[in-house]
Amino acid sequence: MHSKEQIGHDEYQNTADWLMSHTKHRPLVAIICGSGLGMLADTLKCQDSFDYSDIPGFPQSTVQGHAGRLVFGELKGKSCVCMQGRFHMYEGHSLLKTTFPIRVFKLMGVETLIVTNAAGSLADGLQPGDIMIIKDHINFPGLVGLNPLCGPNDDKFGPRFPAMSGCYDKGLHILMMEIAKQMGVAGLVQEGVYAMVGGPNFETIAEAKLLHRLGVDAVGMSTAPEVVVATHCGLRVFGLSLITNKVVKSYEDSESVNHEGVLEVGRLRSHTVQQLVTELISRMEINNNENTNNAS
Ligand SMILES: O=P(O)(O)O[C@H]1O[C@H](CO)[C@@H](O)[C@H]1O
Ligand SMILES: Nc1nc2[nH]cnc2c(=O)[nH]1
Repeated sequence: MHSKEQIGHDEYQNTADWLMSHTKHRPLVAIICGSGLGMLADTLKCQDSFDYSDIPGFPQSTVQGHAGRLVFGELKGKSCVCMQGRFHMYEGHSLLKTTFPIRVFKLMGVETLIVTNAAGSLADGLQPGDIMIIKDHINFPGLVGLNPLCGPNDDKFGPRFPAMSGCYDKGLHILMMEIAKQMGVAGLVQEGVYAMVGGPNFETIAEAKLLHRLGVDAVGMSTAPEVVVATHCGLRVFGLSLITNKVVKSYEDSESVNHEGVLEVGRLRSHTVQQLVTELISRMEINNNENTNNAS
């Protein structure tokens, strides 16, 4: 039986209060940077940044390519908060810990979550360097009960049985397609289904064949728990996978994937991902009422 850690509402609130008393930014948009995509945060203007180790209650990043820094700032005049480094189940964090920042963001007034990740492609049409708009996910750990929402429900965040059928916002999906066309990179951008597996090992060939037969387009070891928790507490979600490698699905194929290769493709494409995300934030409709959340 999976042991269940609980995190009280006060613990999320304490972290939100601490952050709001240490920055003047009041972000409406939060961005999670995937492996090798940390430089998304570098273009934020008027930055306030905090090492995770200095933020009360925050878990620590342990994975190469995840700096472990929370960066507040403005993108095209819109206040954002960016996680340079996410938490993964395979690091040994409970799922509730991996998703801790999402509820903190909610309490700070964030309305939209943008998740990015590095993922391996199973679809024949998705090549390394391509960018996949996540239209849906398969949460494999979730299907067997490894879900951050297991345990007593915190009704202040959301309902016991949240719907997940519309968890990726269609409007932002369409807007991103338009932006990709206008930026002349439509050929790089496709849509597909992301599957989360537990990791940390990459797939066996038999597992890759299984995922392919199930209709998975891209596979990774993150994102789904974040999206589940974000949807539970009413955040609008948009997700992008950067395809960093083809998942090996033939016994004849002598190639194999490694994390350095994943990070390298991240570095090569991070500028394009950053431009797409910046344009999305610039053009997305957000609540016109200024975020007046204050630490009190
Ligand atoms: O999902 P992100 O954090 O982008 O990272 C992906 O890349 C790592 C493997 O190279 C795994 O952590 C996988 O989940
Ligand atoms: N599980 C998994 N995660 C990844 N992250 C980046 N590439 C991959 C991959 O091929 N498989």
